[in-house]
Amino acid sequence: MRGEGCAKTDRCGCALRVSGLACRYAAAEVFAEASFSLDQGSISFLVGPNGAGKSTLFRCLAGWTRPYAGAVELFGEPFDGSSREQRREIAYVPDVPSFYDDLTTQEHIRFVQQANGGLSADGLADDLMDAFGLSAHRDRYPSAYSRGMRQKLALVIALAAMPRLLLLDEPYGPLDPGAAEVLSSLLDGARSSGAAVLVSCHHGVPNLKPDQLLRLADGSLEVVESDGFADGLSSVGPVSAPLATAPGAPGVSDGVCARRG
Ligand SMILES: Nc1ncnc2c1ncn2[C@@H]1O[C@H](COP(=O)(O)OP(=O)(O)OP(=O)(O)O)[C@@H](O)[C@H]1O
Repeated sequence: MRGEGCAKTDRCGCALRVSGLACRYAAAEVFAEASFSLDQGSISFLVGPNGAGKSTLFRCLAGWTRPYAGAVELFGEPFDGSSREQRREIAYVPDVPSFYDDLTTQEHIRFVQQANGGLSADGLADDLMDAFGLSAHRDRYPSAYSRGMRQKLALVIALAAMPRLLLLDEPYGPLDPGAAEVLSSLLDGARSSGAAVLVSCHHGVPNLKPDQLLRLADGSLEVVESDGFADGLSSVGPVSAPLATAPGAPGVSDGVCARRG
């Protein structure tokens, strides 16, 4: 999609604009009146205690969960998750990515690339596999991977799609320190290439300074600009330990890469 909406937004530089978003499960409200925007070529961190609604917010932004109030604009056009063209702009990695039982890693990569119409730079997935040390495991099934390896594979698939909007729910949680450094470097590169990146995190993130901090707590979302905090998470105060939850996590083509139509 490189239509009128993109052109409009290319001028204002905004990838995602969220206005008055509210979400609830049955009668239980998770958050309300959430408003913020993600600029192209920027990284935003989303923080908040367990149960604050970070994963719920991600699902709303990815179009998986319908908010009961508010609006989401993607590159200047209303977005509710129903447009295949719009979903091609987004890659979403949920906090617990899931995979098909009967596809190897290499088959997953090929399948998602084909489902996305082959939209991926030649060799990029291979480079990403190398960067995360997964190349020797490409013929194995992700179900036989460790949690960290599954996370790496989900990131490879998402990044290989070169999305303009990258939504990563707790990507650092299961990664070892070396892989965390690799991820920070890749996200920095995505920012330099003009992508908008939203990352939730409970702990310090190595070598990556966000442009914006979003703090979700007690049902409301607060936006802290980059000069409101010193260096990454160092000044946002204590945050609680990660809790991996993804009720009904969908398959990889839904869960890792929102480009499936
Ligand atoms: N499928 C669901 N049905 C009902 N309530 C849900 C469901 N998923 C999440 N919730 C509730 O919504 C609230 C927000 O949950 P969510 O998973 O979005 O929080 P989170 O900030 O991502 O938490 P964590 O840091 O522990 O991952 C919690 O009170 C949770 O119990």
